[in-house]
Amino acid sequence: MRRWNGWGDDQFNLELPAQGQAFLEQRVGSANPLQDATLEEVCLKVPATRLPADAKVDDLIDTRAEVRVRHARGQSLVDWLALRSGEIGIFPDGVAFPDSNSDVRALLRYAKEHDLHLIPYGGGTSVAGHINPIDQGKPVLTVSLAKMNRLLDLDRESQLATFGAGTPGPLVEAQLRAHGYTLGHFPQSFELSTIGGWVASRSSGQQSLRYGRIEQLFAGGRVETLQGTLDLPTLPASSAGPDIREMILGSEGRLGLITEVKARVSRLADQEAFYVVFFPGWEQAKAACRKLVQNRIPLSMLRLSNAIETETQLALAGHPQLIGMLEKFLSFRGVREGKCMMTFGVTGSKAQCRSNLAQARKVCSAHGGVYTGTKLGAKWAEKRFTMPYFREALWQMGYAVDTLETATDWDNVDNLLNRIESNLREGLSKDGERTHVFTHLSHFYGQGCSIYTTYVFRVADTYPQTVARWQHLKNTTSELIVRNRGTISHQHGVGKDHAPFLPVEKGELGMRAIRALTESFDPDARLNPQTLLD
Ligand SMILES: Cc1cc2nc3c(=O)[nH]c(=O)nc-3n(C[C@H](O)[C@H](O)[C@H](O)COP(=O)(O)OP(=O)(O)OC[C@H]3O[C@@H](n4cnc5c(N)ncnc54)[C@H](O)[C@@H]3O)c2cc1C
Repeated sequence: MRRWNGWGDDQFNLELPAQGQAFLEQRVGSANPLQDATLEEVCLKVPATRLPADAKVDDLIDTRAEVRVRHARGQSLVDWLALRSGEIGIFPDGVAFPDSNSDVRALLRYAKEHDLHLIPYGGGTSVAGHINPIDQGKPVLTVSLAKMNRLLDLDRESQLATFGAGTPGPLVEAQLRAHGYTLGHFPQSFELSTIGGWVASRSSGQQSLRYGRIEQLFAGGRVETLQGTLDLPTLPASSAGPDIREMILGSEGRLGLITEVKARVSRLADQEAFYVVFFPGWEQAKAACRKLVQNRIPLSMLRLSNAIETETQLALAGHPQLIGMLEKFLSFRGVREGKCMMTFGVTGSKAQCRSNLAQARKVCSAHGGVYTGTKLGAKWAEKRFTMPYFREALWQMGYAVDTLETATDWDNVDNLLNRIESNLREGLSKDGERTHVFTHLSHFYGQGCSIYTTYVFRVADTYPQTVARWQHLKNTTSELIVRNRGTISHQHGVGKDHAPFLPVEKGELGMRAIRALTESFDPDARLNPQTLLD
């Protein structure tokens, strides 16, 4: 069953290897875990529902305490702390589970007639406070699209697949693969996030280099709004004025409920493999990445860990003997302290893969990269969706972990990355605390790339003190990002947590235009208020 207060399946756990634990202790000190509230304790705090009875929708709505707890928070660190402490504060008054477009329309009518707030809910994997209810004195109905999880149509000729918007990653791929197709959208949250959520929050998958971000995959679909149904036709391209799809992408539940997503799919490739190359230092590694992308070498995935992330990953990998042998081999080839690990993927026909791999190896080798083959790449592929389970293991040991991400142009990557890391590293020093900080670049464009930073710190003696530590690190770094030519989010979206930082990026006129758009679909700010815009 899904964990109510953490990530993923409660039957699956990842152990932190002993040397990983020693590594963290050395970096931030040994820690004492905080005590978790139980589900029973939290359920007792859920107030009576304020939702009015209405025979037209009653069958769709579940008001039981446990269901409301399970839909009250997303997956950000501050959500995690709320769930673990049991101090959740606001709960939805009920959760609706529509099964059809007409159910969704009935729920929208219900919200309008009874003056409710309504929160569209996909997989609840938001890490920016998107789906958290707020208290504005009105009942809140969360609408989960979980039952709308089927492949509704597959047009093989145009390579377009229509899905119910609540279809989670594994069901998207399983239903397509049965016909020989793939969407190729693999965010790390793949296990739980949904195709509608990807569109609504402008998601980016690990293989965006081959398949594109969700913006490129979203061809059209259906959105139920308070003003009526919006049908987005599928067109290969169009110059017919502004694109309505672009308004829905990143709309974060403010304009309506996406009920159907028509997505551009690809035939399954004959071959796919992932490879790892180590570089002697950051400059060579970064230059190699830039060259690979700007020369349009057709890789399907590319990720570059900085020196601290490389060291951390090798320490957390377990298998000390194998890693020792690898270190010896690399040292012999002149790749020692300060080394950076690049992982890349090639996907396609046999001939394409052979040629793409050869081209990539040539670029890497010209920048001093030492190629290590597929072994570590296969390990990356095996763990690509299970890494979030480490959070649970770290939590049990008294460590909190969070991530921050942005994107910027190539000329600004080092400046921004260094500022982010220093701010996080020094952010808790006034409390005498250290933060372990490391970064990778993972989504690459000719113009620039994303920067994805992970930070680990010890929990404080109490929950409120731990929240204060997080708040300080999050707010100061978010401010620094937008003041230094970074976007407030490359892939996690805005939600409520990033909303205060959006105006710097969009400007006053831009914000006014976004507000006017939300008001034209939802003049009473009924849908997911304070998400995207506060
Ligand atoms: C461990 C972890 C790893 C992650 N890795 C990635 C990653 O690699 N790439 C990435 O892009 N993101 C990642 N995320 C963030 C998150 O998974 C994405 O933002 C994802 O797109 C959210 O999808 P969801 O279905 O869970 O949406 P939810 O969290 O349920 O909702 C997100 C927003 O979309 C709206 N929404 C959801 N469904 C609909 C709908 N049908 N109609 C209208 N509005 C809707 C909600 O109202 C909300 O505002 C990660 C999160 C976690 C916890």
